[in-house]
Amino acid sequence: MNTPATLLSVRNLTMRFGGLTAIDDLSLEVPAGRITGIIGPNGAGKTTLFNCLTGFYKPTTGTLRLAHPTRGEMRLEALPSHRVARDAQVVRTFQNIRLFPKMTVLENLIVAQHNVLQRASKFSIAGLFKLPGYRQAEQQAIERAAMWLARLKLTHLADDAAGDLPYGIQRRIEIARALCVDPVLLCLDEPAAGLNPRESAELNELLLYLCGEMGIAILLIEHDMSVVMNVSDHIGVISYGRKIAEGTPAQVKHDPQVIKAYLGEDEEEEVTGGAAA
Ligand SMILES: Nc1ncnc2c1ncn2[C@@H]1O[C@H](COP(=O)(O)OP(=O)(O)OP(=O)(O)O)[C@@H](O)[C@H]1O
Repeated sequence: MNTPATLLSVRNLTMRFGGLTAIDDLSLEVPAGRITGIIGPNGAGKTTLFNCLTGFYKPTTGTLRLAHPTRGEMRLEALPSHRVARDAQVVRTFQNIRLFPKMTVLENLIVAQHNVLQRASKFSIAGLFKLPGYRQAEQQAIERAAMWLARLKLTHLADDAAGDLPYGIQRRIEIARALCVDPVLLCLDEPAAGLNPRESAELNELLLYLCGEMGIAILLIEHDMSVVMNVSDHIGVISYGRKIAEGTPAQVKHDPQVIKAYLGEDEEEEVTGGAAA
């Protein structure tokens, strides 16, 4: 297999909250067209990394260089969050589901494309009057939503209120919604949280499809080892904000530093199958 090009390069990232250092001089490469897992014990700094990447937090120091396939190099640490999603096409999901529960599944996916629709309205009243340019953008938004619903096998639920659907389906809708923004990098924060084993297996299939068939690079924070160990090409392990190991799933799960971080000094078991979550 050829070595893939680097899509995202995290260099010497530090994020401090007052006296607490949540990320401590972290460097990490995320390749294009691959799944990169990020694991680490609770409070290790994983979500803070996503918050820095997606413009929710401004890092204390460090750089986040994205090699955007058409726009060239973009410095994510310098962009506000709406531009990270809109221009850099780095899109995330959240640990806690953030769908609009009363809206239908289809509406949730259309709302996600508000940036495109706003631009088509030229930030004027054109949207209200549904002028031709706006109507066309609206139609394209519906078509894009319908395409992802079909690909994620959700079409039959398009008109259901999102909040009425089972948890596992809602997690899938969140991913569909993020895909509507045509992500160059899809950041998933614990997408398997709350899923049963069958749903976790379906999630694995979906992630492998998105990466393998659609070529989307995925950055995956996950405690469910049955997911992260099975789908990741490469895994970075964080503890107390520092990278303590990286490598293939097989390499990290036998790494003594990783075992120590998860299980404490005295244990010698490897990190597998959910035992470490
Ligand atoms: N806005 C904030 N203000 C102060 N401290 C914060 C803030 N956000 C995160 N932290 C702290 O930073 C550290 C890292 O938190 P973070 O949520 O990134 O960990 P995590 O690895 O995602 O944990 P988990 O696996 O439990 O979700 C924690 O000590 C947390 O309390």
